[in-house]
Formats: sequence, C-alpha cells, structure tokens
Amino acid sequence: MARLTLFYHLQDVNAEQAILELAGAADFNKLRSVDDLPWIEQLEANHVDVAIIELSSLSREDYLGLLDNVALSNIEFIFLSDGQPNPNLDQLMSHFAGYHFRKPYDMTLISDIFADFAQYLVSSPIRPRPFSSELDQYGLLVGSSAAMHKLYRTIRRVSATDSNVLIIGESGAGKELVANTIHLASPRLNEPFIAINCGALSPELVDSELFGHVKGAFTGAHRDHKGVFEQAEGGTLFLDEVTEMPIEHQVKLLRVLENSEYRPVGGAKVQLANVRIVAATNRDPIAAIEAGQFREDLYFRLAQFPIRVPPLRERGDDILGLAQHFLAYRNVAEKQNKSLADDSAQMIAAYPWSGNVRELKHAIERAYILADQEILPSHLQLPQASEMGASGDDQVVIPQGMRLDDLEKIAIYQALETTQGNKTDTAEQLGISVKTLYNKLSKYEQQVEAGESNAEM
Ligand SMILES: Nc1ncnc2c1ncn2[C@@H]1O[C@H](COP(=O)(O)OP(=O)(O)OP(=O)(O)O)[C@@H](O)[C@H]1O
Repeated sequence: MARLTLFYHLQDVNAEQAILELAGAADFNKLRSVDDLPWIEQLEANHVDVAIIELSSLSREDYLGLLDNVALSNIEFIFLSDGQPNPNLDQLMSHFAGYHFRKPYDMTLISDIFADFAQYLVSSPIRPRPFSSELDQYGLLVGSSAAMHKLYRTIRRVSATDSNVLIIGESGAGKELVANTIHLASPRLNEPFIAINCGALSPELVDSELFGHVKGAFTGAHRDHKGVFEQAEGGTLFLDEVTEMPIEHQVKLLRVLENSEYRPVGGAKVQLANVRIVAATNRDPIAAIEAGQFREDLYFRLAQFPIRVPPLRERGDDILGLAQHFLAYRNVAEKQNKSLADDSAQMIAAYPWSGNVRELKHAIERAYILADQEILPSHLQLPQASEMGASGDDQVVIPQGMRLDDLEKIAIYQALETTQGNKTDTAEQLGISVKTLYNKLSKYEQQVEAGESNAEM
C-alpha cells in the first residue's frame, strides 16, 4: 500500500517541529510547502491526503480557491489559527467538514486525528460482484471513499452533542440519510425522528403543522392535533429544505429555536420543546441569505454545526460500489441474480455523475426492470454527455408484460431526473400532488430496503 502524504504549511516553527514529531504523523510522507508558490497551488499540483495549514488570516482569495475545488475535495484539512475571528475561515467551515484548531494547539488531539485519518484513508479497489455489496456503512449511509469516511467521523462527533446541525448538500446527495444517522448515533435514538419538508408546508396551516392546534381553534379543527415539535418531543426534528420555507414563516422557527417555547394554535398554554434540530438545504445558505430567501439569524441558529455532504461525483470508487450495492439489494429483494455486464460497469464508473445518488439508484432500478438477466449499457439509459440537459430522444423500450406499477416507477424516476430532483416540479409534470409523490417514493425505498418489492398484490 502506498504511503499517505501529509502536506504542511506552518509559520510557527515550534508548532511545526512538534507536529512533525507526533506519533500520529509517523505513517505519512511529509511534504513541506515552499515559499514562492501559493499553498493552494502546491496542493493542487501534488497528491496530498492530509493538509495541515496554519493561517494567520485566510484571504478571500484563499477561501474562493478552496471552495468547491474538486482537486482539493478529497484532502482532509486541519486549519490552525491564532483564534482571531476570521469571516473567510468561518464561511469555509460552513462548507467543509474540516477541523479548525485555535492556539494553544492540543498536540495529542492532532496526533489522534492524524492516526484516525491514516486508518481510513486507505482506498480499496472495488471488484464488481453482482450479488453482494462491498461498501462500508455507517448508520444508514453506505460508502468506503475517503469523502464518506470523513462524513462518518463528522457525524460521530456531532451526534454526541445536542447542537443544531445544518446539512448542506446537493439534491439527492443523502441529506436525509445523514440526518437520520445523526439521530441514530445520538443519545436520542430511542425517541422519535420526525422529518418535515419545509417547502411543502401549506401556508395556511404552517402554525398548526409546526406547533399543533387544539380542537375548535379554527373551522375544521375537529380535534386536537400535535405539531411536529410535539411529535418529536425528546427526539430529533428534521427540517428538510429549510431555505424553501417562505421567509415570513421562518421567524416562527427562529422564535422556538431561541427559547424552546411554542404555543399550539388556539391553545392557552405555552409548551417547552425538548427537540434536537437538524435542518438541510440544497442551496448555498450564504447565497440564499444574500438573495433574501433565508434569514441570517435563523441560519446562525441552525448552523451551530454545519455538515457538507459530498456530492456523488467526489466519491471515487463508491460510484461503482453503490451501483453494485443497489443491484445486490434488488437481487435479494426480488430473489433474482441479475448482473452488471463489464461494459456497463465501465460505463457507470466513467459516467460524469452529478452530486445526486438518487440518480444512480434510479438508473440501476430502471435498468433492473428493463434487463432480463444481464444489465447492458442500453438498459442503463444514461444520456451521453452531449445530450445532458437537452431534451433528446427519451424513448423507453417497454418490455412486454411489464407490470403497471413498474411502469409508473420508471415514469417517476425519469421525471425526477428531468427536474433534477425537484419534487414540486416533478409532481406537477406527472399531474400528481407533492404528497402523493412523497408517498410513492417512500414506498419504493421501503420496498427495496425491506425486500418486499414483489409482496404487494
Ligand atoms: N451514501 C448513501 N448510501 C446509500 N444510499 C444513499 C446514499 N446517499 C443517498 N442514498 C440514496 O439516495 C436517495 C436520496 O437520499 P436522500 O433522500 O437522503 O437525499 P437528500 O439529499 O435528502 O435528497 P433531497 O435533496 O431530494 O431532499 C435515497 O434513495 C437514498 O437511499
């Protein structure tokens, strides 16, 4: 196995010496930054696994150079600073699940973190096997790449606390799985996990959905109704697509996050919420604030601990690994043994995937339905790069005797792809309500996971 490389860019010579002598650093080749080249360029030019960077100040230029820089996305970062507030570094941390330590540095901790990195940064090549998955799993998340292991470690750390968490990631990257995994890894795991989609709350009922109502509070309130804060009492409340909540309603969330108090509609008594909040967005929250769609004060309340979910395209061998994983689960559920042809595996590995794991999952599901035994490239129906984004010729060849519900599933997956995972647009395109779409998607997930795809009559 090749040795891992530790890049260091440090100004404090004593700290530099202490870091190089750490036991945890022993397994790394060491690469010192040179003075006459910006350190980001040096990182881009070398194969680096871990970078420890001491910054008296992180410039705006550095921040932009780091942000969404695919070349750097698989590097584990540790930033060291003198502790002076630095907005660029703060913003960077809201996108990166990296470490930031302030002076005086805890060398034992840094050594442990190096050792932790060394243990996980070993990538094992995936040998495609049709009937079993080879990927590591943490909670509900599957993946063996360095990017996923970094995510697992972040989740493990945040789960032990009661901080609010803001999960930032592209559509379909696995934000809900991350939220659910945080709950499962937290001391609240035996209490409820309640998820709501903030973009799908009906404007008239938003108070009632969040805080509940008492019987007779308004026309149609025939009995008491528990809002999501009460349903999640003692557990975790997942606020999905939080930036999609109309801005005028966001203040309602802010109030309850500030003092934990809420009052059901029509109720006389104020209730106290004991709920851990995990929120998610597929937008850049800073951009949403700048665009006037997201309250800055709510952002700061929610983002006590920001977590970035790596997009699928940054997960290396996990891409083919996930394809195998979804296929293996489907085979077990259907009691079949369909396999991926070699050229299909190559096609999956080489395909320019977006950030969306759902897209890959759907491609496998669709191909599974279309293939009799061996999944050929034509079954995958992956648009050529030149066709991506264009409407193209989307004809699906429907095998004879295909079940109506499979046909419906293909139509839903296809529509989700054309809308890039936007559920409101998908529902509209298909002529169904967003709620129906959610119900159908959650049924498909349960079918695959519980192995019941053929059980319904
Ligand atoms: N690491 C993973 N391992 C296994 N399945 C995954 C992983 N990440 C995502 N998925 C699958 O991809 C789909 C999308 O995941 P999820 O709903 O958590 O994403 P999301 O980011 O919350 O999506 P959206 O932006 O639409 O709300 C689900 O079917 C989920 O099971």
